[in-house]
Amino acid sequence: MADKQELLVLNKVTAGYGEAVVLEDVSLSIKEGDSVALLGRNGMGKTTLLLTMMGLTHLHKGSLSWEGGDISHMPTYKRAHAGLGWVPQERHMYPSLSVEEHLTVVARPGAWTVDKIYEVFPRLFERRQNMGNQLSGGEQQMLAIARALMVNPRLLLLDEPMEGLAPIIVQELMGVLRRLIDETGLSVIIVEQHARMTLGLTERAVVLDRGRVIYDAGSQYLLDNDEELNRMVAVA
Ligand SMILES: Nc1ncnc2c1ncn2[C@@H]1O[C@H](COP(=O)(O)OP(=O)(O)OP(=O)(O)O)[C@@H](O)[C@H]1O
Repeated sequence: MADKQELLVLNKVTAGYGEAVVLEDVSLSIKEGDSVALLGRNGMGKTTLLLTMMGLTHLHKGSLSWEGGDISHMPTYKRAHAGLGWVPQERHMYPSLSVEEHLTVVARPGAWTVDKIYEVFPRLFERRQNMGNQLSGGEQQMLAIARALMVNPRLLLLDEPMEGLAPIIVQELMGVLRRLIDETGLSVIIVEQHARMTLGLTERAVVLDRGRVIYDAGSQYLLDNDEELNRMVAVA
């Protein structure tokens, strides 16, 4: 099999907010088809790392490249156009747009169409005429992910998609994420507090500790080594 194409590379990235440094010397390479759980205790820099990938922090040192081209100083909207999809923690739904309109206004050509979204997210099909403010938290989260997919990203960044959702909805969302990863081969980085669950979805895990990468290897190893996982992530 041909080598997978390198999508996003971070080379010795030090970044933060203004003068404050949060991430230190972070190097990472994400390839086509990679599924990555980005873990770490609270405040260790996971969200900051996603924001840095999107160009929303202050890059102090190091560089980022996308499909081989330097994007260190590329504005966020251009990164999005280039294929970086981002689903932030806040879901940002529009009360005056229906579910279907949320999907169609952002659509760009590619494999993801409204019909394909409805096939993967049957609940959104049922709710397609509902307005953005007439959705449960779980439905909003599904719509946030679906909307990001409609842009046809090459790499999707998800920031705590399960946060605040009821257990039964978490299960449903897990099923959707599993399909996206296993069946569509979507490249994805998932930040999550639910470490074990996320490790069960992904092939690879990256653990941050005080802004540095302390683990970058298989997810299964951490699932098999409880003590190590607890030490690094402090799983409740
Ligand atoms: N806008 C900001 N300005 C200054 N410091 C910030 C800002 N946002 C976050 N920080 C700091 O950066 C550090 C890392 O925060 P970040 O949100 O990236 O961590 P996290 O691992 O995603 O945590 P959590 O799991 O709690 O979301 C924290 O010390 C936080 O206080």
